Amino acid sequence: MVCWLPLKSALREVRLISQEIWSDVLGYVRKNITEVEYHTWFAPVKNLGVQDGSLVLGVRNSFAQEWFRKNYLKLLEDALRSLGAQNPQVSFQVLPAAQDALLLPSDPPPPPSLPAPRAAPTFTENRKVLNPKYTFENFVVGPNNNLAHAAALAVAESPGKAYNPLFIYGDVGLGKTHLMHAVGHYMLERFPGKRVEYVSTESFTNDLINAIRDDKMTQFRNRYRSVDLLLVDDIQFLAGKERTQEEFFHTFNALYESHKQIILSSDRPPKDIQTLEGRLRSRFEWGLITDIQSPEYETRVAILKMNAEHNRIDIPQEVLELIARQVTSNIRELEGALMRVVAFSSLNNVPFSRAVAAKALSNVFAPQEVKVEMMDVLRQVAAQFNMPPDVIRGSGRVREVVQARQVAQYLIRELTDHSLPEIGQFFGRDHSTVMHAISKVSEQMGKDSELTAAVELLRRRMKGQEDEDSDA
Ligand SMILES: Nc1ncnc2c1ncn2[C@@H]1O[C@H](COP(=O)(O)OP(=O)(O)OP(=O)(O)O)[C@@H](O)[C@H]1O
Repeated sequence: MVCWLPLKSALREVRLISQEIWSDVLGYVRKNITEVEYHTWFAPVKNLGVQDGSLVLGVRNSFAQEWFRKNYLKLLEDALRSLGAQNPQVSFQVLPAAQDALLLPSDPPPPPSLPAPRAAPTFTENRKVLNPKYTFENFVVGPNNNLAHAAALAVAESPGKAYNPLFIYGDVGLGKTHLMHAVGHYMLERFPGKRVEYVSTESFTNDLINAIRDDKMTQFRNRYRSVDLLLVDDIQFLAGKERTQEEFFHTFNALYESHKQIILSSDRPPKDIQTLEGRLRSRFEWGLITDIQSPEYETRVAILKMNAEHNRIDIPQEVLELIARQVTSNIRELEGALMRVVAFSSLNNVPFSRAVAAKALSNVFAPQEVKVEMMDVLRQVAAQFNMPPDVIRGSGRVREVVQARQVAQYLIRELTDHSLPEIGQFFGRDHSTVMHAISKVSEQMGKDSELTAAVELLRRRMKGQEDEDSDA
């Protein structure tokens, strides 16, 4: 049994004990949900420790945060109660992208409000701070980001020579960090001995404050000035921090003069960063300034497709297209929307369809009118009758197959605007066969209770109303 009360005391204790609690919590959770749910939702969660008596869990984005609050809060509280907590509290924090990268699952979480200990950078450590997912291979190039991508690739191929510094700016969640890490991976793959340092401006500032406080400025300077590639995220946060700007100026000069590559990211171009010293601004403009815009529809679909493939999720193209139409500006949210649809369909045990996706996203985005397509109906019928779509469309004469085919034709006629000849063509048959199928199913409805229930369930599903009987 894990003791809950002393958790609020010594921070180091908190860190160790809360890891133990977290393993027990996970064990409890795992017994109470399906494996798919567990892997979809709990595997990526980071235990951030205990703060003010509350277990703080880091989740990847606001979708996950909302999902946990709505669906798993009670389960988590029960888990803590089963471990002896009298008044269990759980809160969820969205991890910043960088922290997501830094806190790999095997890392113990840093205690709250204490800086994470840092050793001198080594090759393995370099690898650790770069998110393994953020590579060039995993970056979908589109008109919105092709210049930034080409510049990053050029820099990766000729560090310190092509463009120095490379300054990438753009709105949140559009791939700036991804591109920076990709350059780091590329360099380490080709030259494993090189030193790559990725840091957010906030961490740089904190390191500086700590170095000043602990009288360790020499170590601080050695650390930042001895790297081959310095990646600094969110450089706009230098604004108004004079001492940090001063130190960064000297770091920049030292690296630049020794032809070491610097890549900076920001939410705006250097000229729009207020209270940035002129000498820094002009340095930021020495190399290449490139932006990333919001992805257009085709790029969004391609990103979703790649994501689904990586996660081995077999999801129809039309569902990806629906998601890409809903989420238009932020790729992190686009990925979150996909996760949400996957979770929704697995939790409710329904196959992917546009209606299911629209339903899953309707709490977050304005509901969309979903036009049912023939393929949607075929897939749903196939799942319901437990046979592949191709078999239904094929020439088989087995009774079950014929019945599934007739139901599919009946529902397509009812739920879409397609004409009888169009439906016939879809099934490789003529319109009189479709007419026959429709009258056959109509005749059986009400008489054959199993068939009636199946058709009604399918009809509700296609209209995105499956929660009415499954409490989605
Ligand atoms: N072109 C792309 N291809 C594939 N994935 C992408 C692409 N652009 C962004 N992503 C993904 O979107 C998510 C957000 O990207 P990233 O963290 O790099 O954004 P950012 O611009 O640095 O955001 P912030 O300003 O919030 O730090 C990541 O999971 C990243 O892998």
